[in-house]
Amino acid sequence: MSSRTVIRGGLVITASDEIHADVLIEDARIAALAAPGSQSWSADRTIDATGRYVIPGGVDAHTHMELPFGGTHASDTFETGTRAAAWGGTTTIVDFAVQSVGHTLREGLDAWHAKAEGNCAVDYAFHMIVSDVNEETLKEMDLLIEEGVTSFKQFMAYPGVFYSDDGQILRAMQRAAGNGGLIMMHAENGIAIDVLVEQALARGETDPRHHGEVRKALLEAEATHRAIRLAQVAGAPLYVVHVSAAEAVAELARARDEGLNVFGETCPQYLFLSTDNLAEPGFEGAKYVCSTPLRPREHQARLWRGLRTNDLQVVSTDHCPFCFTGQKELGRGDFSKIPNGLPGVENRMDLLHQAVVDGHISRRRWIEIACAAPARMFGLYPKKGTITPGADADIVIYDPHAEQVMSAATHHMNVDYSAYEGKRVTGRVETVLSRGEPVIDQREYTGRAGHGVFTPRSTCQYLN
Ligand SMILES: NC(=O)NCCC(=O)O
Ligand SMILES: [Zn+2]
Ligand SMILES: [Zn+2]
Repeated sequence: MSSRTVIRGGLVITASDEIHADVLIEDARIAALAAPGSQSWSADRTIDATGRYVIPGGVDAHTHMELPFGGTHASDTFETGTRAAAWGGTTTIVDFAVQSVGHTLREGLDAWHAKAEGNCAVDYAFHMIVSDVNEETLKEMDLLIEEGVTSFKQFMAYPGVFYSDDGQILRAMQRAAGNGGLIMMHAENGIAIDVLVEQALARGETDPRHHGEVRKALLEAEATHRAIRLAQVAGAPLYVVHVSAAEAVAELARARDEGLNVFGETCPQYLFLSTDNLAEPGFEGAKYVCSTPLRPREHQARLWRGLRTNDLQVVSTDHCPFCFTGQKELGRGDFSKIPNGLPGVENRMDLLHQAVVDGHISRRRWIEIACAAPARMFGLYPKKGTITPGADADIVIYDPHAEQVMSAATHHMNVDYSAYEGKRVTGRVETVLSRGEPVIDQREYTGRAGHGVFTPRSTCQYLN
């Protein structure tokens, strides 16, 4: 039986427009937009969005649910993490399936399908982490693209875990140049960083703040430059993940000025947090250990400028939560043993709305960097990331005037601290539809594990 929902009276904001409009949803899709009150559509359900924004559901293109990492597992499962995503107005996540060294891409992807299937509250897709580049792996990349897994992350960091050397990176990039895949790069010089880690520990520098000191901005910039030039040699597009250093943004800006298909993502933690957090007293700084690391506050202005000028295209979370108790604590007395990663999948849309309130970005740019650009970048547009007839009815009714205080006491992520504890923000998610079904209804969770489905992606839609 078909169902019809009408959203009346809201301000519909997409990456390109802001219009007062009523929205008609038929089953899982958006059917029409019309001037307010101009249509007497019959409906099973009417949502009054007067005084509210009507925005596309967020697309978080960088999450790590249940990731085995640093001797433990990220604490959000696909069930808890996608439920938290829904609470925060995100209706699609793209998570990273992992190829372990000595195993195939297929084995890694199958394992991630098994973790996610039947458990997600909102839709999900996968990137593939390629840890072991060889002839078989390169062939498998082609097959994964046919299955809708069209992007591949490589690491210039973490020697002995996910690390690829320049030759392996070049080979994967060459394959991507031929098959339409997008290489995503963790750009930090991990070999040099490991030397600095060893030297710091030998000097007795074991506190969390030293994590930020050894993972130098120059080593992010150097790796970013190297990745860009390797991609240029291969003739492949490149997406650099979790950019935090001003010097790395400068490398991306230069490459884009040269006309290269080079893209950059940053994350809320680099825009709102800094090395001040890493230096919090006692072992508190461990809560903020992630890689690339938080930088001194001065870097933030360059990141905001990059987001305004499109030298950075996407803000994703790199959501990779580890509880303070029992997980971050693994690194007491040795910062290099603190599991790397921060929680944030629930906070991204609100923090970026706060950036609108603070004057860093416009409302349309908010929707561009959080919804439309990630959807385009990863082949999900216009199914996801916008409000237009034919698109999935992934829609958030957002109250731009509500005040909230972020806290572990009220968040829904399965982690015992908030990286933004006590932060006051203006704006809050009120109702969330995922393919037409309410998953959050007037601040009540109405979703269910298994509603979210695997969403195959086409190749990058963002190329020059
Ligand atoms: N970013 C981080 O610290 N943890 C997740 C793994 C990665 O993205 O490198
Ligand atoms: Zn990374
Ligand atoms: Zn990550």
